[in-house]
Amino acid sequence: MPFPTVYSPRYHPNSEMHFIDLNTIYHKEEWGLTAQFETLWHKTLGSSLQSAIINNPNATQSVEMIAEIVRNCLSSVMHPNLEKHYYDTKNKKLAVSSRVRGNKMVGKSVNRLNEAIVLYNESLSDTQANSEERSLAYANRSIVCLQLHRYEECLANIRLARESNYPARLAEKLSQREAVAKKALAKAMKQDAKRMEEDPKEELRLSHPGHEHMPHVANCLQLQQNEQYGRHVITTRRLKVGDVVMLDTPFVKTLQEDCRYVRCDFCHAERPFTLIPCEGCTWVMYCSQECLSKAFDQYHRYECGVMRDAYSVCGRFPATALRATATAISIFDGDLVALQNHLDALDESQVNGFTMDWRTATPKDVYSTMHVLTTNQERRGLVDRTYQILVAILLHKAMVERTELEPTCKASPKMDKLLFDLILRHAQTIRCNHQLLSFYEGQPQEKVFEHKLYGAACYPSVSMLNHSCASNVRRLILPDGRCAMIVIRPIGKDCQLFDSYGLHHLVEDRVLRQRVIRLMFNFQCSCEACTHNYRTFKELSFQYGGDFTLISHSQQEGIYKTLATRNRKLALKIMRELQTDLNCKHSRYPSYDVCGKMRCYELSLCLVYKYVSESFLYCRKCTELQHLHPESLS
Ligand SMILES: C[S@@+](CC[C@H](N)C(=O)[O-])C[C@H]1O[C@@H](n2cnc3c(N)ncnc32)[C@H](O)[C@@H]1O
Repeated sequence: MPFPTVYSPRYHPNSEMHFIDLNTIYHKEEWGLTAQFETLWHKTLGSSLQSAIINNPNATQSVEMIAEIVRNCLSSVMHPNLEKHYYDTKNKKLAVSSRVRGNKMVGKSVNRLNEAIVLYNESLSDTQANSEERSLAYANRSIVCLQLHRYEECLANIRLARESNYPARLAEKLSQREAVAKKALAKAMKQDAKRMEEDPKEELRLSHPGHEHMPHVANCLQLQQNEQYGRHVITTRRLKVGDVVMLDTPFVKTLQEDCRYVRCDFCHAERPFTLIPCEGCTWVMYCSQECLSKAFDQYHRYECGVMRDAYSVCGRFPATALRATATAISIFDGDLVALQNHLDALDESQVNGFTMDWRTATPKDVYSTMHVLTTNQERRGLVDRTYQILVAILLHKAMVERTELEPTCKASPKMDKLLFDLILRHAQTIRCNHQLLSFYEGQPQEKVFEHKLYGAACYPSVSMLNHSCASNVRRLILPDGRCAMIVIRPIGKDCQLFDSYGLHHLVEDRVLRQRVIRLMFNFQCSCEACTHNYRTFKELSFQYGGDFTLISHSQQEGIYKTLATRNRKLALKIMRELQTDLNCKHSRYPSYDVCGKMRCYELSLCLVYKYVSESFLYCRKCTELQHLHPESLS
């Protein structure tokens, strides 16, 4: 029986633990910076650092000293990959080649229309504004939209093609297609209105009143601090399964590489049929001019031309760190001196997102809460710290050379250092405070449930929650990008809320969990599941005989089968029933019955509130649809 995984890190137990950077666990890099780092370490870096430490034991904590040694080793041994693909610029040849490959997917015998869309988007990202290549890619995308019965998007693409200087010699074809699409749209509108009535959307709200000064957090939550957990969140009242206690907005979010041609890089909405490219780089696409402008104003002007290499060379966390840095700089209108003054005046120990008044907070105040997230710097080993410094060196170099920050950084060593320090800081904070964004993918016929990753984000308030492998809250990323915290096991008064950092006793065994947690989040997990060595779900199901009276395999399968229909109304009903059941039976945790129901409950939550991908629908349609009027593609 397929159970949804929260997400399982790809982990290689045989690898040398202290040498695997998280990128090798979470992100397959195209050019393998971690592998290059390992080579560099064995060739020169490791021995150079060792001799520096012998001469000066404080060197392990000195960012400047490590950075200097890394820079020396880089120039003498390794040509950094980040320089290999210098400058991310539009390429007409690539634009034509992607479009031609797209055309090959549209033939009657091939019929891989979703792949054609992705290839046309790839082509668009390589085109210049008002070029023939751009107009042809839009026009070809309009043909596929028509074949998929997406008439509005077909018309949008026709408009975009015209706005991009569509060649006059082909104008007649476009007008004919427009007429067909308009007629079909009018007919389809009536049916759509009917369909919308059938699909009620549940709006998620806090289950308790929010704090007056912090409306996105239930007023029973408080931030506390102690030696064992650092900052952590407790509840001043008993919470029950189903309570929604936080609805947090991300400070920063990035889109996963393989979603670039399917989702808007700003709002993350799935809009493959109408994406438009950034005019400066080939890496990001947007669902509208509005998102494009907002992204540019809020961060992209300081990352355009850098993001591609940041992501594909360094991985998703460094790319998110780059964006966090760019966002901080944008908040200060590109004025690094003002940013430096703000940080100089900041008493970090006094910044508290739980006492700040979010109703009146300025973007600068919000940045302060991001700035003070834990870096775990002093807990990291030398190899890890050095790797983060290598990442910061590469990103800093690219940011200085490829963005408008160059004159300021070249003129002022102090501002240059500020930029480096910010990148390094965010590289560290993002790694231990990130949330992976996933949408829910379900294939009713195959009964496959999967949480597919589409990005990473960092949420200031959610980042105050600590981890347990038997967590009592679950985060749910909503379609608008907010993160909801929902109680999945009852929590007593004055007890701590524990999130799962993607590692749960029902999915991974203790050895694996503890190794990854130490590596990734720099602490030794001593949660109830680790202390009592709770079983994985697989182990529980082998011995469920004892609990047979509570719930049978077939009952659970029944819930699963019902949920597999992706019917929201039904999922809502099941969700409420499971909620009641879990609130009654929680003392039996971790029995097979309670754990099984908890997994079903989490799945029902996803179906009711979470992002459910449309892509499977149009993928299926591609194979089912008859071509209307196979047109010749340009
Ligand atoms: C997202 S932050 C949580 C808030 C953090 N305690 C703080 O003071 O900012 C993640 C970091 O908190 C610490 N942490 C999280 N869960 C923990 C636990 N169960 N025990 C000890 N430390 C934990 C680790 O340093 C981890 O990298």
